[in-house]
Amino acid sequence: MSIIGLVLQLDLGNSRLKWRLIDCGGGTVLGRGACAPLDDAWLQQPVAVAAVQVASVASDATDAALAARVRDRFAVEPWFARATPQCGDLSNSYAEPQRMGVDRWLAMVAARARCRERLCVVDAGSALTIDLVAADGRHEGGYIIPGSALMARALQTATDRVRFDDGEGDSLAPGQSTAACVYHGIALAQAGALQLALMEAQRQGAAPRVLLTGGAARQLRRLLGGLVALPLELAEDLVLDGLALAARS
Ligand SMILES: Nc1ncnc2c1ncn2[C@@H]1O[C@H](COP(=O)(O)OP(=O)(O)O)[C@@H](O)[C@H]1O
Ligand SMILES: CC(C)(COP(=O)(O)O)[C@@H](O)C(=O)NCCC(=O)O
Ligand SMILES: [K+]
Repeated sequence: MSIIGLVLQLDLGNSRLKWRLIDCGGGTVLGRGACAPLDDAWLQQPVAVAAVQVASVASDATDAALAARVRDRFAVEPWFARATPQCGDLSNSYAEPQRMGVDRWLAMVAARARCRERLCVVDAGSALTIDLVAADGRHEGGYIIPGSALMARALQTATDRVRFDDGEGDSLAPGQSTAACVYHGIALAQAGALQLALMEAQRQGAAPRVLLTGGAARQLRRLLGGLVALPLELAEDLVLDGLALAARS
């Protein structure tokens, strides 16, 4: 017997597609997974899906292909969330709000729903994004920084002699080999960027509550352990939580 009324949520980033199956109320998570952006794993749902909600930062062509697969498999029209000028009392600072990555916007929507203090929303994925939301819901602004894998790729492709195998970037100590110099340097850049963003935020106003999401969130939190006075809270489902909220509003 198939269960009716389930919602399949997709978060299509530049590195991975994360999916989650929830009930219509949004309170219960019935399944989840992650795969490469163009993989089909998310299509193999053992139950009937009544609606598909998508947060995608991919190209229009990729979105169109994904929509076609949704129609084929589930016989429903997917709903693509977009960054908007306003969601509840959260207001977008962009002159052209639709240009903001919807993942950033939805993470802020979910963070705002959790807490009404000043917020710093960090998404450590392909890119490291850092966004500040004032206590009144105004997006103060943000930062887009290449993530660890992108930084490593930039060094590989733009230099002749910085050559290294895949390595761990879990240390801020100075490196003593090319690989260690690169990975520790990247760790320093990622952790340092967040640390400085938090210092700048505190120069401008009250200490924000910091929420971390994205595939590299745990690693970033570990790197910064003890180096920032503010608690760094993991909030792994922020984008998908925001997607459910935006779909309802
Ligand atoms: N176990 C892990 N430890 C550290 N970093 C990870 C881990 N798994 C994934 N990542 C990092 O997270 C990134 C993917 O995170 P994700 O939030 O899915 O990105 P995107 O939304 O851009 O697709 C990868 O590029 C990698 O840098
Ligand atoms: C900054 C991003 C690439 C982050 O994407 P991700 O790391 O989640 O794959 C994405 O939010 C995006 O494509 N933004 C559009 C530009 C903007 O937000 O202003
Ligand atoms: K990101």
